[in-house]
Formats: sequence, C-alpha cells, structure tokens
Amino acid sequence: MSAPASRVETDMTSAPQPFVPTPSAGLPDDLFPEVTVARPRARKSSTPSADQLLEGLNPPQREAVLHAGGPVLVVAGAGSGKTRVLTRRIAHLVGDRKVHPGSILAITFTNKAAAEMRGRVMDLVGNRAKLMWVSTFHSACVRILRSEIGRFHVSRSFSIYDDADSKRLMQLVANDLELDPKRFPVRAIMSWVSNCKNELVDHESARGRAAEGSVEASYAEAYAEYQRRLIAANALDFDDLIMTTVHLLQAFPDLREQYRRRFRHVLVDEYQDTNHAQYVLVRELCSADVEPGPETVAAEPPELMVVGDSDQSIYAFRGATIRNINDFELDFPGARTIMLEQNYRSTQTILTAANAVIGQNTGRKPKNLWSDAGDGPMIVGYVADTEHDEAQFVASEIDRLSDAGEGRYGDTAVFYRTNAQSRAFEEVFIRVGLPYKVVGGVRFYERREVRDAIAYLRAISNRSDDVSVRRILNVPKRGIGDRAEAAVADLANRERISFGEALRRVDDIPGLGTRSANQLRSFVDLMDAHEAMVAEGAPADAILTSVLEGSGYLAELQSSSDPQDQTRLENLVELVTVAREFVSGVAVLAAADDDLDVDAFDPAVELAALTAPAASTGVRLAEVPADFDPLDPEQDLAAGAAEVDDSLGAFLERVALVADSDQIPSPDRESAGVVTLMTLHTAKGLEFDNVFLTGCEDGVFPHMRALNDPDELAEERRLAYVGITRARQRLHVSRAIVRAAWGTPQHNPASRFLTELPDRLVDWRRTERAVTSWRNTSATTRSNDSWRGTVGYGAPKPKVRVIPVLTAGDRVLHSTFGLGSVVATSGTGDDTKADVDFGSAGLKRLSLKHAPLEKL
Ligand SMILES: Nc1ncnc2c1ncn2[C@@H]1O[C@H](COP(=O)(O)OP(=O)(O)OP(=O)(O)O)[C@@H](O)[C@H]1O
Ligand SMILES: [Mg+2]
Repeated sequence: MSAPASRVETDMTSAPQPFVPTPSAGLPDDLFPEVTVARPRARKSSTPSADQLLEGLNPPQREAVLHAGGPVLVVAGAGSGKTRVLTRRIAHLVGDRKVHPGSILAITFTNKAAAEMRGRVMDLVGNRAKLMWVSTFHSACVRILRSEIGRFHVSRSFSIYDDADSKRLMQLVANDLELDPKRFPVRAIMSWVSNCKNELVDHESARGRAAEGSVEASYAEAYAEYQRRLIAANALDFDDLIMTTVHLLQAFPDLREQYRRRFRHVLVDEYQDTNHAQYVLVRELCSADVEPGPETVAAEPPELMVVGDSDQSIYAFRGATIRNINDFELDFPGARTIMLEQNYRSTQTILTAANAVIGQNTGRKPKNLWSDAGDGPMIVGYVADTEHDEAQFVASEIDRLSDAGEGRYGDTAVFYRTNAQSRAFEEVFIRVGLPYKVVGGVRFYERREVRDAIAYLRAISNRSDDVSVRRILNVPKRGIGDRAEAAVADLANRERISFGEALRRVDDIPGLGTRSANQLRSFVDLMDAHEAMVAEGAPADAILTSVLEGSGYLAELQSSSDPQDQTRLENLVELVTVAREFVSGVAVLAAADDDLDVDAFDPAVELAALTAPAASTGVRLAEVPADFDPLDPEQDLAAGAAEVDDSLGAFLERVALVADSDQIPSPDRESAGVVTLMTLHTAKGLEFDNVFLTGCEDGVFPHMRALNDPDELAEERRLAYVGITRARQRLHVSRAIVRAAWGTPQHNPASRFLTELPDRLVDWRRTERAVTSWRNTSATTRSNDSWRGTVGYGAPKPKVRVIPVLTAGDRVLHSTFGLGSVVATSGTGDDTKADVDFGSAGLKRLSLKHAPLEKL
C-alpha cells in the first residue's frame, strides 16, 4: 500500500502547518471500504395471544410471570428457566397487562436474553420496543448520568475510563505520592479503591475511617488524589458509574421520584452477582420505604422481580455479595419467593455431578433440582501428560463428536480458569485447523493501535481527558519529548488546570525550546481542528478517518516494513468499519431484530452485538424525557421517531462499554460454526451441548489463591458448579500432570472437584496410572520435548527437534509467548537467532536451537 504522500507531513522537524481536516482527502479509496448495512426483515405482524405468551412454562414459572404487585424473588438452580421467566414476564407485561415498554428497566447479562426480550416486545408493539431499557447495570447508569450528571456540575460529555485507563491514572498517582511500589502495588490500590466504591464509600469517608499513619491512610490518600484527577479529566471509572448514579438519586429526591415514576417495572437477572452499590441502586428505584422529597407525592413503588441462584455467585472479588439474594425478603418487606425445581437444560448425569460438587459447600440451602431429559452419556475424563496433550485430546474429541454428528463446533465450548490457559488450546487448534474463537483475553479494543485511535477520539471529545491526551501527545513520534511533556504537566499542576488546557498556553511555559513549542502548537492545532469537526456535527467515522490521517498515524504504519504494522493497519481499518457501521445504525438494528445474523465474535460486529443490551442508548436521550408518562399515548410518538445518535460521544460510549467485562457475548451457534473458548466466569448464563472443563488441577482450578482460604474455595466450587451446568448433553473433564506456569513446569495434583464427582458417572479415557507408567518407560527419550504435546489418546510419540528455517514475515508459534511474526534473523547453524514480535508479549530475540518455536 503506498503512502498518501500528498497530505501527510512526515518531516516532523520543519515548522508544521496547522492541520485542516478534509475527511475524504488523501487516502487510497480501498483503505476504508464503504459499509453495506443489512436491513432487518419486516417482522411478522401476528400478535401472540395471552396463552401463547405463557406457552412452554411450568406452573411455578407461570406464577412468576403472572405475579403482579409486590416484589418477587425467583430463586432456583442452574438451567431451571430463570432467564426464560424474566423474558416471558416482559412479554406478558407488554402484551397482556398493556404496560408501556418505556416503563421497563431490565438488567441482563447475555445478548441472547436481551435480543429475545427485544424481539418478543417488538413482535407485540413494534418500534416502541426501543423505549425499553435492557442493559447491564453499567449501561443503564451511563444513560441516567448522561442526562442527569449536570446536577453535580459535571459535564455530560464525561469520558468513561476502563480498567487500563484507570490503571495508568493510578500509576501516575502512586508515582506522584511516592508510594513504595513493593508495599503498594498499583493493582492493590486499585482493588482497595474499587472495594470502597462498591461499598459506596467516597474518598472523604475512606479518609475519615483510616487511622493516622496506617496502610489504609495511604490507600485513602491515593483514592482522594485519583478521584481529584478523574474529576479534572472529566472522567468516570466503571465503579463510579454505579456509585455516582446512586449518589445522584440520593442527593436529589425529586430526581429519584422521576425515575421511580418512569420505571414501573424493574427486572434483574443474575441477582446473586450484584454488589452493594447495585443493590442500593435497585433499592432507591424500587423500595416502598423512601422519602419522595419536599412537595412531591410518592408514587406506588415500581414492581420488582429479581432472579438468581446463590450457588452461582462468582463475583465476590468484585464486591458481589450473596447477602443481597439471601436477605431479599428483609430488604423488600412483603416480598414473595418462588422456587423452580425442574432443570430443562442438562441430562440427569450432568445434574447429579453438579449437585454432588456444590453439595460440598457448607451453609447453603440444599436444592432439589431434577431433569426428565434422561441420564444421557457418561462424563468423559482424561488425564493428560501436559497442557498440550490436554489440548490435543480436546481437539481430537471435538472432531470425533462432530464427525459422529454428536455436536457441531458451534455447540461446543472449552472452559478454563484463567485467560492465559487459552494459549495451549489455540496453538493446537491452529495446528489441526479447528475453527475457534476466544472470548475475552486480549481483545480488539485492547490492542495498542486501537487504543491509540480511541485516545485520539477521546482527547478530541474531551480535552480535559489527561490520560488520553498524554497517551497520544507523541504518538506517532512528532518530536515532543519527555521534558516538554513534564513542563506542560508542571504548568497544569501549578495552575490546577488540565493538561489539555496547559497545552494551549505554550507561551506561559518557561525554558521550552522553539522546536518543542512549535510541535506542541501543531498538536493543539490538530486537536482544535477536530474539535471543530465535532462542533459541526461530523459523524464519528469521518472524525476518526480524518484524525488518523492528519496525525500521521496511518502514514507511519503504511511506510513501515515491520509486518506487525500491516496488522495494525488492518485493525485500524476494522475500527473505521466499526465506526461506519455505528453511524449507519447497524448497532441499533442488530439489537432490534433477533433474526439478524450477528456474529458476536467478529470484532467489527462485536461492538454492535456486545452493546446490544445497551442499544437503546442509540436513541437520542433528549427524545425520551425522564419524566415522561408511560400512560400518555401522545408520548408514544417519540418512540417511533427515535433516531440514531451517530455523534462521536455516542460512539465512544459504545466503545467504552464494550470493554466492560460484564458484556457477555452469546455465540450465534447456528451460523458461527466455531468452538468457543472462554473462562468459567464468562460462561455465566450460557449453555452448550458439549462442554470441556479443562485444567482441573488443585492450584489451577481451584485457583492457587483459594487453596488455604475456605471462603475462596467455596467460591471456586460455585464456579465449578457454573461450569458443569453449562452442558446440555456431554461433559468432559480433564487435567494435566505437568503444566508450564511462567515457564517453569509444575506438577499439580488432581482438582478436588474431580474427586467430588461420583465415580460411577465418569468414564476415564486415560488415568494418571497410564500417564505415569508411560512416563517411567520413556522419560529419557522425551526430556526436552515435553512442550510439544502429543497426538491422539495413546502414548505420545516423541519428536526429533529440528531447527526451523525462518525468514522475516514467517508466522511462528512459541510455547510460552504464543503466536508471533519473525521480524529478522541473524547467524547460521546452531547460532541462528530470530527477532520475533509476539504482539502483547513483546519483541523477543530467540536462539532457534533452544527456543520451543515452530514455523506455521
Ligand atoms: N418450561 C420450559 N420448557 C422447556 N424448556 C425450558 C423451560 N424453561 C426453560 N427452558 C429451557 O431451559 C434452558 C435453561 O433456561 P434458562 O437459561 O432460562 O435457565 P436459568 O435458570 O436462567 O439458568 P442459569 O442459572 O444457568 O442462568 C433454556 O434452553 C430454556 O429455553
Ligand atoms: Mg439465566
């Protein structure tokens, strides 16, 4: 691809010209292809009858759907139809009780459930379905804050900092406060602060509680400074989204009353995973026991339904507390509890196994979960030699099942405890050509170039966003050095203004060289020109294209000979495509039509699909006044006329919420045809015909950290229960005798969860004894080759180590660093070395004689 030399200033040392954005100029036509927008098919117009809405529900499910009036809790084990009840209840509310969709707030965690809710309501009332709020807690709070945060004198265009942004900011805080990184690792400070926010403890109270000179006092000081900088940057972190919304509702009773009148029905799925802040939010909206504020007449509290299963509570580390579900009846007096006992998802074998494992936890209410799906096949067990052998087993077994017609790739999932474990599976799956997708891990939006591009957009939309402005100040390199940056930061600190403001006062910075000053001015020109584009209402994709070009970012990648830069370029093209689709309204359409083929794992569509629960944010807020009266038919008109918000702010909001790990994609199994790899945490709420529960070793799963802590161990066991109960037909459990952790092989004993499975249910295809006897007889031949894994179920065949012949551009696989591309090679014979770019694992120089490297 040739560089668009006509426009791009590559000689950064000459005095730069102010940049004038012309969105279409300079780029090759095919770099950013036009997006074709799939239009949804017209929906069938037949309106279901009341009976049809209740079809396929058992008596207690029906009772829950029909319940009217006071708060109701549905508690039941996995796969008993809790989410189905929630979905059907919404359809019943709209279809039979004639509730206005705009007065429904549903908190859900899977796209499948969100799409189903919308689809059903769409069938009933058409476009008005868009007025329903179906989202995660975070997305719902963003919507409230975007209209109301002005009451706290915070600008509505605030940025949302994700985990990585927050970490960078906290790092700056820790440096400036000179906190000893050994005593106060940034991660530890962050989780302390996060805990405070989840408990609704602001930084002043945190400070007040901490004893002088204590460790807590240092944490609290960091909290206060971090918060000061967030405010200065006009940014909120994820935890702030919930806490600030709660504080708003508490500080302004009239506002709370407005929302209570608006949301007449609040429904929450996976209630066992709510934290204290989320519980208080629900309480503020739904409790009968709140003061409406002066001169306001309190409306009847909204109807509340929460569903959950305390055995599936797996987010204690994010502040989730089972207390919320256990104390529901105390929190909401007069509440009714409905239990479901029939499981419709799994075979009896799978259920018995799940019950046996979770039965080992103490202090829980026993459940009587049963299935009439029959016993089904036995659980398959496999003891592998190494993690590669385990992956090989999984790959072969998936192929075998597929050939036998016992489960397509798309009906199959592989679960593991931590993201890092995906690597072994990816390596083997690539080698054998098994199609797969990894959910989570290093994702599209976490890649460096994508984050750079987003930082540009954020800096344009919010010049106080210090983290973003500083990230791109010298990216691509434009001769603004650390000293110039520090001088600007000094001015900002002295004057208590944002870094972005200080940049605009270059003349007030003493001792700045002419060249630096010029470069800073040129950067400010670039930003100003694009701010003007925003002010003129330019759509997000035009701004993105313009800034990528104007900043020289594209030109730098295009002129590079590093093969990795080609990938970066492709990712940016992908991001522009995402922005185009967003602008064309695909995101809203995808959410509005559950017939649409959405591949939730394609990064281009991921944005649309993952944020589908929040898709109602694509509707302009101004057109849905918070005080609208759902019973006033005049106000219905707004719904039909709702238009898509294609502004930069709306786009950034989408992107920010994609990074929220609460957003869980549900595989489109019919069309995707790929095996899904994910952590156990991500699997919540999903179901698959065939499930592989891997890495079942003490120290891996249960996690090392939990081995000596009964509470953590109980949580790990709940995670096992979640994992087992995702399976509909077949469950496979496996472990490896030796697993490389941080490059050092570790021998882990069998997971205690394996020993908790009833013996009669498990068909062990390979046992530890088989592995041990093989190891004893062939230890000498294997020595260096254990990383290579094995083929088939039988004894692994040792391979002869051959030095691979590599040239720049080759794709390789390393047993620790994963996939990489060769940048250069040097030396000959045994001394041959290769420089390999492993993406997020970095650039490594490796000796080909020793490195566990394979050419792909
Ligand atoms: N009455 C029913 N008849 C037939 N199938 C049902 C019935 N109720 C639920 N199902 C099906 O059983 C499966 C599990 O239902 P659902 O996902 O709603 O359970 P859940 O209780 O939410 O599970 P989890 O605890 O894992 O979130 C789904 O495929 C659902 O369609
Ligand atoms: Mg569910």
